Amino acid sequence: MKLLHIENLSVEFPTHKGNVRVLDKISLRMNQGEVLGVVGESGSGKSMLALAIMGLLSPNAKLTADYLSLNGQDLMKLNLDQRRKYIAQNASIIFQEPQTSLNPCFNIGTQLIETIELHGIRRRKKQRQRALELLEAVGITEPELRLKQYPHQLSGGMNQRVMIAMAIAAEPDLLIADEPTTALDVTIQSQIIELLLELNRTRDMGLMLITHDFALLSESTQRVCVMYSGQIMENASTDNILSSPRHPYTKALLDSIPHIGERHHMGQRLYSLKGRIPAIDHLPVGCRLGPRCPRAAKECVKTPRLDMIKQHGLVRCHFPIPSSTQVEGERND
Ligand SMILES: Nc1ncnc2c1ncn2[C@@H]1O[C@H](COP(=O)(O)OP(=O)(O)OP(=O)(O)O)[C@@H](O)[C@H]1O
Repeated sequence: MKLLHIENLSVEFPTHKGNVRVLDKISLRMNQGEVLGVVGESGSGKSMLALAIMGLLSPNAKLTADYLSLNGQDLMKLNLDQRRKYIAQNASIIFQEPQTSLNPCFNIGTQLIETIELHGIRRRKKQRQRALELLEAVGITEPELRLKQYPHQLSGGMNQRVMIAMAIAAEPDLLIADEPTTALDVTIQSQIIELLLELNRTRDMGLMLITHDFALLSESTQRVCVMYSGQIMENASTDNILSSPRHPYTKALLDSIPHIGERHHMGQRLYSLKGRIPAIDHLPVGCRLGPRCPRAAKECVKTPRLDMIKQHGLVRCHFPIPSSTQVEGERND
C-alpha cells in the first residue's frame, strides 16, 4: 500500500518582494516500510518538504497540492485540526538538534510521558511502563535512571535516542528524520542511523531520511530524491543514482564526496559546482541549475520537466547524462 502520495505540492510564503515559492510542484510516493533519502544542498527545500508533509508549516505559508495522502487518507480533504490530529497518529519527525528539541527544564520522564499521554495512555502506571519500553526500544541503558535525568545530563546521541523514543510513541507508519545526525560525532552518527534502520525493519515503518550527505544515503536507502531550489531534479533507486546518475546536479553532488583510499595531490581540490544555489526570490529563467551546470546549452532557458527515463527513474533535465551503458547523445525517454 502507498504510505505517502504527493502530487504537485507547492509552498509559497509572502515576503515584502511578493510571494516566493519555496517548493515547486513536488511529486513523490513512498511505499509502506520503504527508506527514501532526500538529498540536496542547503536551501534546496528539504526541511520545507518535511514540514509540509507533517502539517507544521507556519500559518503564513500557503500550501497547495493536487493530491496529498498519508496511509490512504487524502489530507487535503481535512481541515487543519483534523489534518494535524491524523498526521500525529500516523507520522512523526525528528530534527537535527535533539538538545534544542528537548526542554532543559523538565526531566526525560516528564517529557516522554507527556508525549505518551497525548497518544491516549492515561493511567500513570501504564505511562511509566510504556516510557521504559520506549527507552529500551531505542537502546538506552538504565532506563529507570534516565527517566529522572535532565537533557544536559545525557550525551547528544542519548538525547537523539530520547527524541526517537518520543517519535515512535504513537507507532507511526512514517518517520521523517531531518538531518538526524548532523549535530553528532561520527561514531554516534552511525549508531543512530543503525537504530533508525532497525526500527524501519522491525516495525515496517517508512523512513524518510533527509540529509545533504550522499555517503549516508548510499547504504541506508532504497530510493533517493535529489532536490535543488525547491524542485525535484532526480528520483530513482539508490543503485541507479549511485551507479549512473543522470542529472548533472546529482553527478556533481556525488563527485564532491571525498573517497577514503583515493589519494588527492597536495592542493588538488575536490569537485564542486561553480557558484551557489540561487536565492529563492532570484531564480534563473528556465532550468534552475542552468547557470551552474556543466552541460547547459541554449535550450536550458526553457523549464525542463521531470521526465521518466526508462530503466532509471525521473530526471528533470533537457540533456541528461547518458547512462554508463548508453552511447553519448542517445536519449532514452
Ligand atoms: N518563512 C520563510 N519565508 C520565506 N522563505 C523561506 C522561509 N523559510 C524558508 N524559506 C526558504 O525556503 C528555502 C528552502 O529552505 P529549507 O530550510 O527547506 O532548505 P533545506 O534544504 O532544508 O536546507 P538545510 O539543509 O540548510 O536545512 C530556502 O530558500 C529558504 O530561504
